[in-house]
Amino acid sequence: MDHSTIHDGGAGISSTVVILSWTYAQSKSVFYRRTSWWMHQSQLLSIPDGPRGFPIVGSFPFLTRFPELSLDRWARKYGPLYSINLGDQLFVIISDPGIAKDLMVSHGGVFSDRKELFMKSHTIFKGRGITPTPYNDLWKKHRRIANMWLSHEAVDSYTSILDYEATDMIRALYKDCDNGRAHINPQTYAGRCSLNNMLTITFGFRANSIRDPIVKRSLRLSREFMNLTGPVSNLVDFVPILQKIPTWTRTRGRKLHDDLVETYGGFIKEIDGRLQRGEEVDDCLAKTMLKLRDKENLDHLDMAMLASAFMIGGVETTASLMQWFSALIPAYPEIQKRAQEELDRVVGRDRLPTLEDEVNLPYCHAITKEIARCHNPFWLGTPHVASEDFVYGNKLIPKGTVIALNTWTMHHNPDRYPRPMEFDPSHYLTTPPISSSTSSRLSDPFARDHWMFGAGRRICPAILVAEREIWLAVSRMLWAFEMVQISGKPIDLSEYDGLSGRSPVPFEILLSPRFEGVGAVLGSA
Ligand code: HEM
Repeated sequence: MDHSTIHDGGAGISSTVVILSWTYAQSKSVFYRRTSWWMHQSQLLSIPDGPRGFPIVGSFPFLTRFPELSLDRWARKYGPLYSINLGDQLFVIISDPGIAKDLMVSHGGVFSDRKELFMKSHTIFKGRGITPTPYNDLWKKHRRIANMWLSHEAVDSYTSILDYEATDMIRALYKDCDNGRAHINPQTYAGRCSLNNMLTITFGFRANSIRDPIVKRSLRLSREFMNLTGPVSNLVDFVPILQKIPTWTRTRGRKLHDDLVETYGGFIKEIDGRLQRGEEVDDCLAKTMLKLRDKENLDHLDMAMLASAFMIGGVETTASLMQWFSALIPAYPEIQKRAQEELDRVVGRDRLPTLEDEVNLPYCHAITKEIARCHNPFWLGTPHVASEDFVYGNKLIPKGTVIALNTWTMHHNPDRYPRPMEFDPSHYLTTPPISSSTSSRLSDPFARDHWMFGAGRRICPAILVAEREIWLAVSRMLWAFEMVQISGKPIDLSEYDGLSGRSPVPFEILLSPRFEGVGAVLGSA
């Protein structure tokens, strides 16, 4: 037994833990490697459960700011497959692509369930919304319906929307940048771009300006979700007594559920009304669900939560990567220069880069992959659960075990990425440009681009739309602007804003059009 004090990575918070290795699983007569964390109940209950301003609300104290660094440290010490007890919940942590494939892909029938967490599943999504739904017929039905809007064919049918929103973002930046004089915070622009994509796909309308009240409201709902659900889960998920008493966290979770139903369920009701009055309604997820309502036995809550899953899963995520891009590129002028030389050579200056250009722009493509490697918004993914006992090698993974991908360690493996701690797009120049969904199906898991979208049967169903959004935004920003840091206003590349769904803390940069013709091309695009 090894008693040690583990410091939370960089947050200055420490928790005493007891580490047990190779505990004997008596009932099953097999050994499995096990690391237990013991928290004194008094320590757990002393966590402030108050309104905004308490940064640790929403997660365990030792899993606060940088839990991925703790998991990485333990992976180095205990190997690529170890386990942790949080309260009485066993977590198995996977830090190796081969094991991830063996368990989550090859044995997807066993490792595709979800834990029904009090906050995410019961309180906010009420068991619907795909992401928190257990691996059952309801999940299959909802995922099938979501796929009608996320399949390759579906995404092809609305790629013109993604194209339009990316150009619109560049136009807005061009107008506001004052030729390199205005201090620009790219976050609102990226947020509106991602939001408009999801609003159009889900409800068939968009926000014309960042001042439209829906922008503020939707971004607030997404952020509240991220903060309430934390990097893995919420304190209230593991301390049952907190589920019974009216804590501030529980109240916030219930309010968020009501707000989601009111906002996104409200849009569905409006669309329903228009359809019933025989009005023209643009194709969108809401319309599809309303048309299938009777056949698929969908109630209002099903539809409201499915729409919420798109709005929550699809806005902060892509926006966060666009923000990291805008924060990183000014800090790496040589990377910017190389990408712009490639754009000038392949695309020229008379038109914007398109989706079709991606395959001919390996360096720009590599930038998008490297951002995902270095700034995965969810380092711990969305954990899966074992739906039955499973023996892997000589280790037992009991039914009900939560399986988490330690993507930080996988994304920083020096054998796969020779300069793991550097932002270096060359990590992706050894192979031709390849999409993440194709990459996730490669037979060699060590060749996979990254693990940002998860793995197995629950892998993000929106990879295609997310990658297209990011590509269009990133390639067009690089094409249009010289992006530079503001002297005296350094960009913080190590801190995060929010508790999960990692995005950079607010920052400002200068944007200057790269050449005279930028405005004319944007005007005619
Ligand atoms: C960069 C952008 C995105 C990232 C990093 C991301 C990441 C993830 C991850 C890690 C999962 C869990 C996978 C697993 O369990 O193994 C997931 C699931 C999911 N994502 Fe995404 N996602 C992104 C964009 C989107 C978008 C744009 C949408 C909506 C259109 C979306 C909708 C969903 C849904 C509905 C699930 C639940 C799948 C299930 O449980 O079966 N995501 N995503």
